Amino acid sequence: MADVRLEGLKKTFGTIEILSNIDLTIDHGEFVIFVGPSGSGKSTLLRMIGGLEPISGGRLLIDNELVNDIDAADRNLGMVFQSYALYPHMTVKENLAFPLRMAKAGKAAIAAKIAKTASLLQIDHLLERKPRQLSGGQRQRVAIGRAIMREPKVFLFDEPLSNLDTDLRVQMRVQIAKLHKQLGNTMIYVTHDQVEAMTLADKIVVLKDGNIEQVGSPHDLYHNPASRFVAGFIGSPKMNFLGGKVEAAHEHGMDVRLDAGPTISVPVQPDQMLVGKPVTVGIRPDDFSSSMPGQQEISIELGVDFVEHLGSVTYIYGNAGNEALVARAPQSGWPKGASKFTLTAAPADCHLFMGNGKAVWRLHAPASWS
Ligand SMILES: Nc1ncnc2c1ncn2[C@@H]1O[C@H](COP(=O)(O)OP(=O)(O)OP(=O)(O)O)[C@@H](O)[C@H]1O
Repeated sequence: MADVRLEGLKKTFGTIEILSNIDLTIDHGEFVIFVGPSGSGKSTLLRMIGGLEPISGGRLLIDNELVNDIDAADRNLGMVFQSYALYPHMTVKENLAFPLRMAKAGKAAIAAKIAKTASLLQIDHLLERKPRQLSGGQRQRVAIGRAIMREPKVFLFDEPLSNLDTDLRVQMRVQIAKLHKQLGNTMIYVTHDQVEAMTLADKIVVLKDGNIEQVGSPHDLYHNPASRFVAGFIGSPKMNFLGGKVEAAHEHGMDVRLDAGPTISVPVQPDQMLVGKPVTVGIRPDDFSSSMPGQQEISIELGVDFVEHLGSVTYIYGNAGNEALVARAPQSGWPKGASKFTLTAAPADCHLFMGNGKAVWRLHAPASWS
């Protein structure tokens, strides 16, 4: 196991800065996931840690050792990529043995390790097959097995599941979670898939335009996004954003007049400087409820456009004033086929974002806090 420290890490390609001043500490045994839009620099950052991409500035430390100029092969990392990169002419067994044969390990030691790894990944029955005789999920398990064989300090995964179909992704996700639990290694993982990020990560790093936008647990990012960008990026369907203007700031929060209608009192850190300023109120689709409007609730009139049934949950899409909105339908008590519907939400579940997109800190744990 190892900790990994990034201090002011920088990457430039020619004159273009792709990553600027990345500071991040990854603790022993932590499962850290990089997410962000396409081009935000996730893979480049992972490749810099892996030694596949030169570092343009700053320091990279693994176990307190400066490794900026250490070769990839000498960093003791196990890497797994989207493409499995198995040797096609070798059997699974030979593929697994390869890194240890290169390291001149003894035959008995290699055989013992293959047996252990194959059983861990449930590929014992595939050892004599060639990669072309395996399914995508099986190939990816072999690729992970090959990384495990070297007993690396840190595992690096670059979108390892993105070539798999949905069922296999789910299976492999569970398998990777189990693997992390069993091995306890530090793991750094890049993905586009926020379900993977939310379910696997101890810590998620959200990247935007080569900068870290926020670092936190999945729970933190979901309930306390630091910016409108993070709020919109984490959670599906996306958080709703409603325009408004601050009317007053008082000890319990700030009163915001929504463009879509009501004035609501949002329990956030009051800031007199924001009075009169345009802001955005964020409400997650899942935070709308069916209960009758009461003193502690806000209500918004929704013109229903269409309804999406997903089996266990139904979402209603529509408009409030000029703004598009999506809400989770209550289990019961909503008139199916209605063209209008009153949505209610608890003020404590509302988020507030300033004009520059930064969140105004919330005063209390939200009602949905678990
Ligand atoms: N070798 C290169 N030369 C020049 N620019 C590059 C090079 N490699 C990557 N980039 C640029 O660096 C930026 C970050 O790329 P990177 O692949 O790290 O993003 P990403 O977040 O992993 O994207 P994706 O999710 O699409 O894989 C992009 O703008 C990309 O065009």
